[in-house]
Amino acid sequence: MTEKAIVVALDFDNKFKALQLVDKLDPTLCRLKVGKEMFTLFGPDLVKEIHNRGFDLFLDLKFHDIPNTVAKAVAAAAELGVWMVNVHASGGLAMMEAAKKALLPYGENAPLLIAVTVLTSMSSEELQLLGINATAPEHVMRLAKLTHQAGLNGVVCSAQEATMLKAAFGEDFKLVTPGIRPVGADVGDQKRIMTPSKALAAGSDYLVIGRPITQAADPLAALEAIHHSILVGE
Ligand SMILES: O=C(O)c1cc(=O)[nH]c(=O)n1[C@@H]1O[C@H](COP(=O)(O)O)[C@@H](O)[C@H]1O
Repeated sequence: MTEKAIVVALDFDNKFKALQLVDKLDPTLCRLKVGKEMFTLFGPDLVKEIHNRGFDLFLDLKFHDIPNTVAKAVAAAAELGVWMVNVHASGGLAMMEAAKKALLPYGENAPLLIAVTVLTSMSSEELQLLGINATAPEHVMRLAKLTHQAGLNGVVCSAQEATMLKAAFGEDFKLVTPGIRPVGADVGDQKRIMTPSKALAAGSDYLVIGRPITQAADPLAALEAIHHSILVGE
């Protein structure tokens, strides 16, 4: 269902404002994401408050550490009952395998385990500055292969790489794509962007959308406008 493909990124420094927005949203029409800012400020209590309102939650803490530490962090996320959790694929194969193994005891209740490839705020030029002599799509492919090999559920990537990754890894390998910008929206710090409807057409499974909704004068109207843009294929 297209509506459930939208994951609203709750990047707020104010819990009251965040929950005010959440209370206007419908858990049958979108999912929510809590990231580093809100989790650092409000922790597992916020996760519980969102779960109590019936939403699936993506806990976006992008774990990147030694395998033992990441395995324990991922298990802690599973204890919170979140729908999705992520690690950085650049943490390596052993780290991702340890994370996957840590979720085995949770069986069907385990969160989806997703690896970030190349952040959507990074361009090929910035990769060069890190000493990575590959374009962003090439490096995304390299990290996605490693993620697939480790048996994770999918990757975070830009929608610009979605078609390539679906062709390589198949329908079941989930593609979570931030860097989504409706026509005319402020791009901000994102570099590898796409509109919501084009991202879905390219093969994205989940669209992570933050500021175009949360910073809008009327966030609910902004979300509805995005649903409409998807319906009309804008
Ligand atoms: O893992 C993520 O969610 C993520 C990965 C990535 O490559 N790029 C990216 O923007 N994100 C997150 O997706 C959200 C995008 O927010 P907006 O740029 O405001 O739409 C932010 O919460 C980011 O932390």
